[in-house]
Amino acid sequence: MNATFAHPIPTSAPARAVIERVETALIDLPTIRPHKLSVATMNGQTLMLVRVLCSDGVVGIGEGTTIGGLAYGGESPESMKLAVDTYFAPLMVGQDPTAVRALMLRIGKMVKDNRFAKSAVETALLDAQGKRLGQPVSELLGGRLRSRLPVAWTLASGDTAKDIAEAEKMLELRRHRIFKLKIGARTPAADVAHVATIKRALGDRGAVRVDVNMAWSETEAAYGMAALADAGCELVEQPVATAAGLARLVRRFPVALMADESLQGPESAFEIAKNAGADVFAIKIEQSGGLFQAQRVAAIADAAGIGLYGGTMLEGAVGTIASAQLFSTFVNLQWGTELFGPLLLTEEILATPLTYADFELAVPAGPGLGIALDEDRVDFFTRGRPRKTTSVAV
Ligand SMILES: O=C(O)C[C@H]1C=CC(=O)O1
Ligand SMILES: [Mn+2]
Repeated sequence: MNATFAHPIPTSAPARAVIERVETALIDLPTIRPHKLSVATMNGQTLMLVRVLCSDGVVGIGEGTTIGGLAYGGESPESMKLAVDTYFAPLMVGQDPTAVRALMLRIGKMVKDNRFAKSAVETALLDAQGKRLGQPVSELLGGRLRSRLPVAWTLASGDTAKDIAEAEKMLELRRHRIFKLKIGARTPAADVAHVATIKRALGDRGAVRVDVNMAWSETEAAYGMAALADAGCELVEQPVATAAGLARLVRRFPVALMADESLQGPESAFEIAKNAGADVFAIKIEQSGGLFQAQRVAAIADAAGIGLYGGTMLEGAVGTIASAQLFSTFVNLQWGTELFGPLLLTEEILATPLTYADFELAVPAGPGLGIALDEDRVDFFTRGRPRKTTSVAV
């Protein structure tokens, strides 16, 4: 009897995809108003975009972004671009883009720090792999548990009346009802008065939280947290610089304490959790060193009974949606997210804008990140690119 095969055995295996090229660009975009933090005032944002071009025709995109140049941390958009061009790209070209974890491990062996640049590159690899498999990035990370995420808005105009008007507008638009106030640039007493005035104006219609961005001494924080609790503020983010300081402040006042800058990946998360040093973690893909590392930070928080908040580095649409894809898979997201970065920018760089409605962001459902860049607009805002102008005949 002749053996028959239902599936013919291919004579040659399909060619293995390899990474052909890694491209980077800096995109400079204005903000809708000055965004005042204790560490910097932002009038614009620079997105470092990474494109990973693969031999199977798939292109993945990722983003590295920070706040105020070098004011927030050790990486700037320019340093991320240099790191990717000079050090990451040679480690990636010729490698298998489908083995995302293995490739990130390879990069990790040769690049010690550079968590933000790693996040950008990992995002691009996951976007590419999702596109290749026809799956959203959330599915590569275990599968989404929610398709919409609550989104807070940051009030940071530096002016109490303007902040109240802005909050009222957001409530009316049904875009945000959780407000994070940036404080720490003025005296603690002036800041507390600012927060109390805003909370009084909003009442139960809006939740009020603050981010001090490490500006207070422990003595100031002790005064500030007590007074903020009295004013109806529900959460204080990173009032002091050190994790030890946070641990000495936590649970002394009837207001939740959130770690942000102190969280720099799983090891720091473990240290804080071990000391019961925060009530909430602001999880950020860039601060964590990528989506996989942020997943591990979230697991540590869950195991330690620490609440989760989906944080932002004020990324544009690419970094925001990479974060959203990850946060959609979290079992716990008790404090919602602040994924409003694209709304702080005057310019749309996506072919189809994101959907913010009913106080939530819709997590795109298409393959990869589920978004497409408007390449002409990205090109227009790319640093160093000659601007194409259209002249109109009159
Ligand atoms: O949390 C930070 O420190 C960074 C950031 C997030 C929202 C915002 O306005 O600034
Ligand atoms: Mn913060």
